[in-house]
Amino acid sequence: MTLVDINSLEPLADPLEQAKRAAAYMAVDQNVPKDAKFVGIGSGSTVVYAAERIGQLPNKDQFICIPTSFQSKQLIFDNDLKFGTIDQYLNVDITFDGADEVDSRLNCIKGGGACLFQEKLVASCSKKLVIIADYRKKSPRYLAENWRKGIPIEVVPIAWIKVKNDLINFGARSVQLRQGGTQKAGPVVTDNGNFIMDADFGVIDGDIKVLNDKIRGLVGVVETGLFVDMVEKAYFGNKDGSVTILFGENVEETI
Ligand SMILES: O=C(CO)[C@H](O)[C@H](O)COP(=O)(O)O
Repeated sequence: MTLVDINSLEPLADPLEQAKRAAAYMAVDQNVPKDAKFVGIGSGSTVVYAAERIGQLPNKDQFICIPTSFQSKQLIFDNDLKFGTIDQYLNVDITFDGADEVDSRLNCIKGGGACLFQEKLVASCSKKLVIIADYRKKSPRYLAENWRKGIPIEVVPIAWIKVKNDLINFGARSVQLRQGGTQKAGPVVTDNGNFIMDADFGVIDGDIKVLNDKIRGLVGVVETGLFVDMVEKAYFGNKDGSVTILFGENVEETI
């Protein structure tokens, strides 16, 4: 079975979906190692296309896919991929994941879909983390320039008020306990049984590592959605069908 050329695919009706698919397909085509044994599958709407493309790879039965959420476990099953978990396989060759914003140094904010803990766990066990996203996620420079909902933080439920106070003492302008919306009365509960707090620190133009370490050090915090120095490259699908690949600080190429 050979892989269908990206350029010969039927365009999608929605240009945003088209941009996500272009980024995801190109990232998969260019990055899955020929001898891959373990591939991490991130979460979110862009990763749907990555799982789809991975499911089309001629060598897909050669590697095991590791999920980062309930959603991505289903994507692995839906695309007829081999399944394993991070507590079975600790050495992941490569992980593909989405992001809410990526800065010019490849740091990112994740957790818009509340899956940040398992995403960071799998990323931390991966030789390479490749981000796939549409053009809205590419920051002009600093994190939180585009993503204005705050830094997602996973918190043990009983500690949420204590963590909220701590974050405000650290300078957060606002801290929200993420709500389930019309489909769920009360807060979002993560795949790990925790809450998500969204803390707005404004544009992150200071030392992102220091901020991340401070938040992570709080009793009650499980993990943050700040991914610092973890990403190898990022693919952004553009409105015109092209894809911009960010390789390092302000080093990029558009194909
Ligand atoms: O971090 C995430 C989930 O926790 C997602 O990867 C992030 O929110 C991007 O999602 P999408 O591809 O739908 O824009």
